Amino acid sequence: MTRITNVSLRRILDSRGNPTVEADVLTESGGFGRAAAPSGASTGEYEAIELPAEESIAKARERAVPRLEGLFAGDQRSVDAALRAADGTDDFSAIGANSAVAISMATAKAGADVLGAPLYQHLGGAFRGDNFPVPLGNVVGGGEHAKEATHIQEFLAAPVGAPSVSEAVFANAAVHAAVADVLDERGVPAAKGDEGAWAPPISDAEAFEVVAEAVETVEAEVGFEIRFGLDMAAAELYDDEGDAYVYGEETKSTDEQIEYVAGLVEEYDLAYVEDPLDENDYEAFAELTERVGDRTLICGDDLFVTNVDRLREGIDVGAGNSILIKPNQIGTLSDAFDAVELATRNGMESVISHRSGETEDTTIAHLAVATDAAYIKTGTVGGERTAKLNELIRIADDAV
Ligand SMILES: C=C(OP(=O)(O)O)C(=O)O
Ligand SMILES: [Mg+2]
Repeated sequence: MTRITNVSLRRILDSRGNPTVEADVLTESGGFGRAAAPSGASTGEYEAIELPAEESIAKARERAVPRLEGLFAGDQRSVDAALRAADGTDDFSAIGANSAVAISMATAKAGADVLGAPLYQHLGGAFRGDNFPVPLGNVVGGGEHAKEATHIQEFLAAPVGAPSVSEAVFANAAVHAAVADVLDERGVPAAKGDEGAWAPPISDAEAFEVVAEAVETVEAEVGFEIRFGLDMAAAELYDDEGDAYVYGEETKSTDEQIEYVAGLVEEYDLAYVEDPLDENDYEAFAELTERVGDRTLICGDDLFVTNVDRLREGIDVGAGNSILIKPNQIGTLSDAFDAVELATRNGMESVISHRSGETEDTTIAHLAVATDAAYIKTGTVGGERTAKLNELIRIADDAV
């Protein structure tokens, strides 16, 4: 039988050294799944609520666990519906989206284990596993992920011409190494930010030069096209009261921000721009999408927060042409799947994403393959990032 017999929750460390929630799900037939919640630093205003790990675990033990025992582990929708019912709020503020997502993902793994199938096949069906997402690799970063570094949160290598996912993953690692060389030549010291990207104390303008040079060098070495992209995390730059985007001493009005980003897309042939505008400004997103959406992806992260209602609003006005998918932003895998499906039906690309605080959990690698996502954003180096990248390589090699 595949019925859930036991759900246990514990506090473990995430990559920042903060406590997070890990869930184990056991079934009657011995099926087992384990998953852990990640955690954001540049979180969107409309995300599901993460509670302190201890509190989330206590509330979930009391309210959710008793409802889950006896459900079929393979029936993901029922389990996720039970989590929502146990919580009783729209944003998981009663049990915490951290416990909810850990249980949701652990259940999916237990369901796959019972079937004897890889997780991506349990989630996506028998015909998945041939297409792989392009990994977006964070190579230079700042913002909320590293103080005294760039204002733009992430500069992302995008090996769009890689013949295989393995070559793409190694290309991003090579760009990361090439960035270190370019910084070294310029005499710029650089520590690493939360996601393992270099966090140099340089201007955004210099970071563009550094990343462009590193990408060009690696492109010549590997012989396939590598472009790059950005996560501007502009909600973090936007000052509501001043109605302006703040870059240190400089500010930009919304019109100037649109002009600036459109110019960057043109100048650097950017493949991808995430959150170029504030999370409440659908209109500005729509204007930018209208201007450059035919040649780059304009992706909503804090704008959509993996939420179908917010995505629907965006679709109605033409805000963005892609969505970032972070299961913990919404709380369950079912909700994350619904967001991908709504995006796909409306001609938008999905980008499956890690958080800046991560664990060794590899669920998002399987989710990307299961949903046939165009891209995955999961860092470049560092154990909690390579866990996902190496899992993609294993999936491609039929070794999971
Ligand atoms: C991964 C990101 O950062 P965080 O997890 O801090 O929200 C992001 O903004 O896309
Ligand atoms: Mg983002």
